Amino acid sequence: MTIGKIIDGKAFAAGLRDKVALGVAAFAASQGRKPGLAVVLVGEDPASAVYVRNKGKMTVAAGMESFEFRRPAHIEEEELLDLIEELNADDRVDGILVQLPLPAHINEASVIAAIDPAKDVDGFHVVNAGRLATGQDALVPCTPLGCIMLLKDELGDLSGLEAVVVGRSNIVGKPMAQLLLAENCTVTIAHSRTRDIASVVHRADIVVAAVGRAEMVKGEWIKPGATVIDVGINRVTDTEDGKGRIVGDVATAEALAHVRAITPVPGGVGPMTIAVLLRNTLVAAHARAGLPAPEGL
Ligand SMILES: NC(=O)C1=CN([C@@H]2O[C@H](COP(=O)(O)OP(=O)(O)OC[C@H]3O[C@@H](n4cnc5c(N)ncnc54)[C@H](OP(=O)(O)O)[C@@H]3O)[C@@H](O)[C@H]2O)C=CC1
Ligand SMILES: Nc1nc(=O)c2c([nH]1)NC[C@@H]1CN(c3ccc(C(=O)N[C@@H](CCC(=O)O)C(=O)O)cc3)C=[N+]21
Repeated sequence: MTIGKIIDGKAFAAGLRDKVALGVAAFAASQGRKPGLAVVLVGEDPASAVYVRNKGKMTVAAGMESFEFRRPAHIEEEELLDLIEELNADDRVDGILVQLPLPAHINEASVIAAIDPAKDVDGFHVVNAGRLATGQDALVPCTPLGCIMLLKDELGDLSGLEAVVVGRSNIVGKPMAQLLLAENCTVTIAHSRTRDIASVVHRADIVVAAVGRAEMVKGEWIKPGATVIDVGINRVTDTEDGKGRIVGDVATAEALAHVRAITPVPGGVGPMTIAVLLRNTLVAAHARAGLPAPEGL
């Protein structure tokens, strides 16, 4: 029995961050200022706090300016919208990321709509979603773009391949499907109402799992030789030390006997998300400065 390849997202992300850092240095030399990324965190969710801290560290490591804004969970929507207005108007800020999810009393769609689309490095604004869907230049959501980079690195041209995306969220599943379509894949989106999901997944040359259910996609669902991208980040608490661990949406150990290649969790898509966030910030900085898009990113 052959065993599939484990795609090293962590290493790929480190290489991408190095390229971004070179672009950042060139931007700073020509513009006399560093690209800037503002991250807004509402509430005390410890997992989100860790992500925000990591993003800040990597932003600075890439040579960019990092601005962090922490606000209490009970902040009023108006106050959050005012902060975003300030960041929209601040010329040192090229990228704005509001960490999701937001507390229930705040309307996420209104908050995203308030971000200047030119600074929307998450690619969540309807203007960027619409541009992506219609084949125009857009800021593209970080996680899906990171997945495409890994797929093209592994498979080369994706034209004509059958792709199944499991999950249809606005932040992962839908933009993922748009990007695969733009790469000329034949795309199916599966979700919680999909009938016989195992056989739908079994058609795929490319499977992208973005569900949020630990190890839901089983090994036998995978067509022999398929490439599997596991976006899921699920905390499970089955370890003896009680600390728990993180698993993806795919039963990786089972799937390894079927796949050509698969991304691990952790060390797969997660690190790519942050590297692409830095890439998008550099891209946004170039566009705002009237410069052509940075090459090779
Ligand atoms: N690695 C990274 O950088 C990132 C990882 N993530 C992780 O990716 C996962 C997905 O995130 P996100 O898209 O935000 O999640 P959402 O909860 O917004 O969406 C989950 C999707 O999965 C579908 N779904 C739920 N249950 C099933 C099921 N039993 N069978 C088939 N489909 C199902 C839902 O379908 P329906 O629409 O019908 O309800 C929905 O479309 C999470 O684990 C999240 O933590 C997210 C962002 C970045
Ligand atoms: N506005 C917004 N944009 C986001 O992009 C966004 C968000 N909100 N809310 C939460 C999700 C989740 N997300 C991750 C980023 C990095 C890792 C990551 O670096 N993971 C590592 C480490 C995992 C660990 O050990 O915790 C890995 O998979 O190897 C994971 C998940 C971005 N998200």
